[in-house]
Amino acid sequence: MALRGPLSRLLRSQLGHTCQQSRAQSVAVLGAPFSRGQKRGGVEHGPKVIRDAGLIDRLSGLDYSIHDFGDLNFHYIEKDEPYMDVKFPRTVGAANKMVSGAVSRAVGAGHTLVMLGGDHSLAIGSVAGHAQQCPDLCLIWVDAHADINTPMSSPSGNLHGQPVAFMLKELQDKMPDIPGFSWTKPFLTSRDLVYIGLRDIDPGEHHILKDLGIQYFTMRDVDRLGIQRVMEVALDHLLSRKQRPIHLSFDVDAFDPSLAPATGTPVNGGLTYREGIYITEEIHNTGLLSVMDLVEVNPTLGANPEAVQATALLAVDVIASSLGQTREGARASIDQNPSVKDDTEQLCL
Ligand SMILES: NC(=[NH2+])NCCC[C@H](N)C(=O)O
Ligand SMILES: [Mn+2]
Ligand SMILES: [Mn+2]
Repeated sequence: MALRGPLSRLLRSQLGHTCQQSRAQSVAVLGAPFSRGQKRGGVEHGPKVIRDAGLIDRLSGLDYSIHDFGDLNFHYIEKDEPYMDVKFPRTVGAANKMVSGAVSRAVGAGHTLVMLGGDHSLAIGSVAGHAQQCPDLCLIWVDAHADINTPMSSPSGNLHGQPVAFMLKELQDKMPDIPGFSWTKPFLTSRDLVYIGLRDIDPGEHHILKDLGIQYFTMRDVDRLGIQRVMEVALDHLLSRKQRPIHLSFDVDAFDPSLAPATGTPVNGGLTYREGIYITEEIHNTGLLSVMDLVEVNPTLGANPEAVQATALLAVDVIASSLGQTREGARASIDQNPSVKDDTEQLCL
């Protein structure tokens, strides 16, 4: 079992690895208002509703200096014909290139980064940019979906169902040269990835998961093992050989639709509030969270304003918990040396 918790954080903070060194004190927030990875409009308003639900205030209540980098400004390419069945390839490719650069610079500057989506295709850029700075990162994908379709296996042609396929070295020969993506090459192996919350896996995805021996926990596994055991096995799988930076890619549709109704591809039987928060608490407790994505909040899909507000507040809770908000009230801060600045800065990435 890997050494985790305050002691390991204390040890690591003395080791001074560049990728982890100054992370604890400084959190950057980056909005990515983008929706072309799928066909439903509205998910580009995710960053605004998550901010409006009080994100920055909540994070300022933790002991970090918060740097709000504002929202990226994406360009929608006019003539962007499908490639095979892949929709908006050049637009999604260009957006992700921009995300990748911004994430890489923020991590390089020493921030822990929170990327607000937008649809889940944005993880291509977010994880790629993170990997540029931290090539040994591992990825925890919390989602109802595996998002590992290739253009050939995708039932929809939507790139938000395919981001993981762009990252895995083992899938390189299954990925055609999609226009818009020449800037990125696969950088992860199947051992660097764990899924939690799956319950809607396409046949081609199931084949890939089994074929590559990827560690995944479906909702049935969560029922069977309990979330505490799931997290123990998941973190052990990723961290027992060595401690390394964590990328958490959290799709709000991992939660049950009764809790997160304002999202594009809801699937019944999702995580409870407590399971979701337990996942993020355990990730925080590793002291290794380096970048997180919170994606697929779509305010135009809530049945009423309350449904949208509930989804956005849940997103804020997940982010705050990933960054150390506890259910005990006080925050354990054994390894932190907070230079508490309550400033919210607009920095240009
Ligand atoms: N990020 C998401 N919500 N992805 C949903 C993907 C749904 C389906 N598996 C597809 O590939 O089209
Ligand atoms: Mn999903
Ligand atoms: Mn997803």
